[in-house]
Amino acid sequence: MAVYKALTIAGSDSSGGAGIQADLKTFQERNVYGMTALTTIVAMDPENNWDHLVFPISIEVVREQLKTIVDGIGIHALKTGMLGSVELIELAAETIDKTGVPAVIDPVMVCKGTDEVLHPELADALREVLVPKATVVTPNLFEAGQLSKLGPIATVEQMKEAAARIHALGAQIVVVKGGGKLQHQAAVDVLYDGHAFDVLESDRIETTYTHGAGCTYSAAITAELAKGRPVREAIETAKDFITEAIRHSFPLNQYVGPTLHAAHRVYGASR
Ligand SMILES: Nc1ncnc2c1ncn2[C@@H]1O[C@H](COP(=O)(O)OP(=O)(O)O)[C@@H](O)[C@H]1O
Ligand SMILES: Cc1ncc(COP(=O)(O)O)c(C=O)c1O
Repeated sequence: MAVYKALTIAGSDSSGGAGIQADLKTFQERNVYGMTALTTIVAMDPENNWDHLVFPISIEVVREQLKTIVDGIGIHALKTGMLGSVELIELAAETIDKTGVPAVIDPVMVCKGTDEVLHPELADALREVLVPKATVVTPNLFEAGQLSKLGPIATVEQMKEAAARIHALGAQIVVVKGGGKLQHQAAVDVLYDGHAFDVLESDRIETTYTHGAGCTYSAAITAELAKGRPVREAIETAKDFITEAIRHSFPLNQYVGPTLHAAHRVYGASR
């Protein structure tokens, strides 16, 4: 049996629902062998309203992890999540050039439930250095507003405008995620490939338990690309996967509710 291998360059979410934990669980569910280059460790303070504490990992340590995986093993696709420094954004871009594999960029700028925005220079580096290398880039509404410099986005028309601007940066396919934030009866993502806009709709689930949804979605796209599936098919499969994962999401405690990565396997899925 062929073994398809995917790499995630991302942060650790100690609560297990987002970051590399979400990526690895998703790779496993999609039948892809997952490997990790850890960039940051995020802890949460239960005595202080689940405040996020972010501990960066030194660039040398990230370099060594990448050497192990890229030079020592080899990969079929990669994704990036929380990077946390301009140096790390540059290193991720170099890794895409070096490997030549399909790359999914999840331009993480905030954690859900916090207003912790990365420094402006990180948004600039994502826009100028990493997004141009993306096979697929998956900004949420906030990130799309930052990357496109459009500011706050509230309508499907604005999502399209942002997608076009982000495509012009060099990304092959842009998926702007409307998710739960867009005022709409469905969960809408706008896809743009430089030729036509596609509006991907799924059931909108009334829940606040969507921690890690973006990581899970981009990891599912990455897994399908690692198997050699066409990009559009990979995105459609991932959209079904995340919709089921959110349909069966659950609370871990009073602060956080992750998606259920196993949902499609346990409860059945359309693809
Ligand atoms: N309440 C919801 N119901 C159904 N789908 C959702 C919901 N919230 C988000 N999604 C979908 O989950 C995926 C991840 O989106 P989102 O949660 O906005 O990402 P992020 O975690 O980066 O903020 C997208 O396909 C989005 O449309
Ligand atoms: C390490 C890490 N990466 C990414 C995220 C973003 O998560 P989401 O997919 O909910 O946007 C978080 C949020 O807590 C995180 O801790």
